[in-house]
Amino acid sequence: MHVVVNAAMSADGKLSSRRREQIAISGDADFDRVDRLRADSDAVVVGVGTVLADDPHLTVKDENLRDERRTNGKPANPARVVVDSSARTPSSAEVLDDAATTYVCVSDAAPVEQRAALAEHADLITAGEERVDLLRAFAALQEQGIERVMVEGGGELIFSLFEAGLVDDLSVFVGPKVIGGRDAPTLADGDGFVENFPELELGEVERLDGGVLLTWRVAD
Ligand SMILES: NC(=O)C1=CN([C@@H]2O[C@H](COP(=O)(O)OP(=O)(O)OC[C@H]3O[C@@H](n4cnc5c(N)ncnc54)[C@H](O)[C@@H]3O)[C@@H](O)[C@H]2O)C=CC1
Ligand SMILES: Nc1nc(O)c(N)c(N[C@@H]2O[C@H](COP(=O)(O)O)[C@@H](O)[C@H]2O)n1
Repeated sequence: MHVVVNAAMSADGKLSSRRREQIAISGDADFDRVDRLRADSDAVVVGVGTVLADDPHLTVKDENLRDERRTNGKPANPARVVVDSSARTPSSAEVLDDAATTYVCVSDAAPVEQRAALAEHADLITAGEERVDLLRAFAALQEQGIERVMVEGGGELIFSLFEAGLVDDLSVFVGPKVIGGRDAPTLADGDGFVENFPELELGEVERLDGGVLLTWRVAD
């Protein structure tokens, strides 16, 4: 399995504002790049915090890219995956529509009724006691034939994926905005590292949309 984390952050490292509302940090060129990355993936992964904040659809927007996938014998859209320990994803969430297969990864602690409601719209993967065990959940996804994984956020999930050693590549668009705020989400939130910091090797540096796209590889 190959896991790439992709996100857009402000010049001061924020994914959104303290209100946790979706903010367009990327411009058109970066959104096109993200669409291509989605089209090249078997699954697009987000945390439930992102579903509750943004209600994303996580589909491929460009019809030509969807056609290209079909021509290659793939479904029009990659699978969607929500990491959601307590099964809080609302039944009305955009990711639960029929545009793509959706997996919701829950823990043993998720209430039975909420799991049952979600199971009507999504394939459930149960891994972990209180919190989703990401190693087990990603292994279960791989058993479903998912090899190329794109993670779109948010900061809590991205930190946990680094902590679990699951990230291979990181691409970050740094946009020409300052958002600020000590409580605004950053690229990697969670508890943070105090030692054994994941080390990155710089790949590409590209000017884009008045900002810069940075591509990193996680060192072994
Ligand atoms: N600018 C960008 O590229 C993006 C920005 N965002 C922003 O990020 C914010 C949402 O991010 P967060 O609040 O950090 O939520 P998140 O999307 O990272 O989800 C975190 C939640 O996932 C669940 N979870 C289950 N197992 C977990 C595990 N092992 N590790 C971590 N989480 C686990 C927990 O309920 C946790 O609260 C929103 O403001 C959204 O707009 C989100 C995606 C991309
Ligand atoms: N790449 C990127 N740039 C930004 O400026 C963003 N705000 C985000 N947010 C992510 O995109 C998702 C929206 O997906 P849909 O358009 O609904 O398919 C959102 O949930 C974030 O994951 N990304």
